[in-house]
Amino acid sequence: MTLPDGVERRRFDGAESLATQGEPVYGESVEDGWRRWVPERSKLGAMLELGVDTGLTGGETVLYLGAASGTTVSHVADFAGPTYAVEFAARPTRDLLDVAGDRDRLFPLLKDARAPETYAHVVEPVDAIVQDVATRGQADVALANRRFLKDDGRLSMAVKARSEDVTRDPEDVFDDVLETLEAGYEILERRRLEPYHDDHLAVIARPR
Ligand SMILES: C[S@@+](CC[C@H](N)C(=O)[O-])C[C@H]1O[C@@H](n2cnc3c(N)ncnc32)[C@H](O)[C@@H]1O
Repeated sequence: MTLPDGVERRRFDGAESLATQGEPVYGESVEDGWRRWVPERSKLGAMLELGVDTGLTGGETVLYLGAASGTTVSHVADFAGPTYAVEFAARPTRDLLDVAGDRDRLFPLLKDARAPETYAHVVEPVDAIVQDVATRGQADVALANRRFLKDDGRLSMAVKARSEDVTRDPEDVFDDVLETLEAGYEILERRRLEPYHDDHLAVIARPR
């Protein structure tokens, strides 16, 4: 698996870590303009750290669903092209606006990812959807936003088992989420995100 252009392994305090070039956002270490991408703080960072083939190459157009205050999407906007960041909670979106102030390719959208028609007039066709919404109905969110993904595009999705059902075995939850997702996507890879994130599954898929 090759890392996207603009993502490198650098040394921070004697240890190697992924990094991107940009203004710091969440107190991460910075060396020579490179910001440490902390995998414990970012599901996409954990995917890249674990060698998951996200299909991200650098410079692509991205739709990011569940941006929160911008921890992960700030790294994405450091190496990608135009990056649309959807978040429906007002408080983290305020922080996200500050993050976007330092990044001219990052476009925050205070929108509900379950209602893509509310931002369809803004978002152009994208090469990649990155999703981390940690809410019930994670597969439905990915299906609703498939309309934005180019035919050869990729979905990189983090599924949080406890957001679907706290009582069930996470593996059973993941099987159900993938079965729902298959209505619109072909699954290319599934991978648990331990040790960085417990009971989370990385899913890489392409549109059918
Ligand atoms: C786990 S956090 C995201 C963390 C972020 N991806 C990161 O790594 O920096 C999940 C976020 O998804 C947002 N979210 C959940 N459901 C959503 C929806 N339907 N539309 C938009 N955002 C949503 C939550 O408000 C929360 O900020």
